[in-house]
Amino acid sequence: MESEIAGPAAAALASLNASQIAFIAGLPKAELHAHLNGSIPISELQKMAHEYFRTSNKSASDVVQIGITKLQEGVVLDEIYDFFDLFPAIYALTSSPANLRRATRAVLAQFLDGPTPQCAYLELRSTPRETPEMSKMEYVRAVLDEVEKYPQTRAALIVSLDRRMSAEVLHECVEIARTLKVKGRRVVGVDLCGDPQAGNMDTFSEHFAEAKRAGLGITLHIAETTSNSDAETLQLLSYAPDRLGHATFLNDEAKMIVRRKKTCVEICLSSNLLCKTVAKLDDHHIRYYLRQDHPIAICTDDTLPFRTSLLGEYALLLAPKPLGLGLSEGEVRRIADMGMAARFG
Ligand SMILES: CNc1ncnc2c1ncn2[C@@H]1O[C@H](COP(=O)(O)O)[C@@H](O)[C@H]1O
Repeated sequence: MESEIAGPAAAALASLNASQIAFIAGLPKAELHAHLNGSIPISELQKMAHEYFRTSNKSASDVVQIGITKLQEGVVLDEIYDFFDLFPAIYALTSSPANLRRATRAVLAQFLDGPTPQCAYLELRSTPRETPEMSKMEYVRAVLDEVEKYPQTRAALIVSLDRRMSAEVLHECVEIARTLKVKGRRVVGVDLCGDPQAGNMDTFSEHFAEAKRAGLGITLHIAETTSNSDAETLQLLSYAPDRLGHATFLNDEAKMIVRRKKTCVEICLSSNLLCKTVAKLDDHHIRYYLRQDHPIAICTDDTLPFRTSLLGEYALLLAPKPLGLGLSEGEVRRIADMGMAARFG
């Protein structure tokens, strides 16, 4: 998998010696923030695309072809909002139960298989999606069937809620997560994700309260861009999340709340650099949390467009500046331990 990584993570990894690479590879690591449809290996997507072209009309095939070519060549984003345009092509390929399962298997294998797996434990997340071939419940069941082929100590699922969802759909998705959990299926939490500019967060409170009552962990993408207002950030914090995604632009009041509650922050270094919400590693908010000895978890976000791996993200911690943060092996080990401690499962 390492051969497929590129950009900042690949440069950091290339700067490490064999013993440093063996050190990060051997650390027990948890991947807690990985979006299923953003983490499909490109080779798997290409195979699915070939089959898709045989059975689809020209205009549908064109959308997929353009998307796959962009992903193959390496996505260059002017700003984070361009990122969400990548998904229609991927979604066209993972809209059948068979392909969704196949994609899920490939993502799980990417993180968990092989002699030195990327991580000891994976909390994969995905948004229930209704397609002509499956309901949202069937979608989540299909993903869970694959997740549950791994031991409980290795893999679990977080159900993502998209900021664009209506109250009705939010209710439906939380209900799916709740009922499956009650039946003993391995759903451990809910997430809030999607285009950071979309949606009105006023309507979300009752759905997260419901998820909390069901014993599900709550993780929220929060303050991912400068256009997320302070009022919205404080509102999301009032839902008492257990973890936060990105938390790039927290004001002082929000930072105090997060520190007081010791809420773990899921840090996605390559994602923030490539989406240009952080200009360079040296400016990254991880530095603030490290100074405060605040719980963080190092995560990949979307390995496919960001062409990274968990090993690559850890290389960004250990590599000397400016390629990495220049942390010591002791500091990196402590960060890996914090990630493992923040698991929902
Ligand atoms: C760059 N950071 C990000 N910020 C916000 N949402 C993101 C994201 N990266 C991915 N997603 C969300 O995850 C979906 C794809 O996986 P699933 O279909 O759920 O498996 C995207 O459509 C988007 O809603």
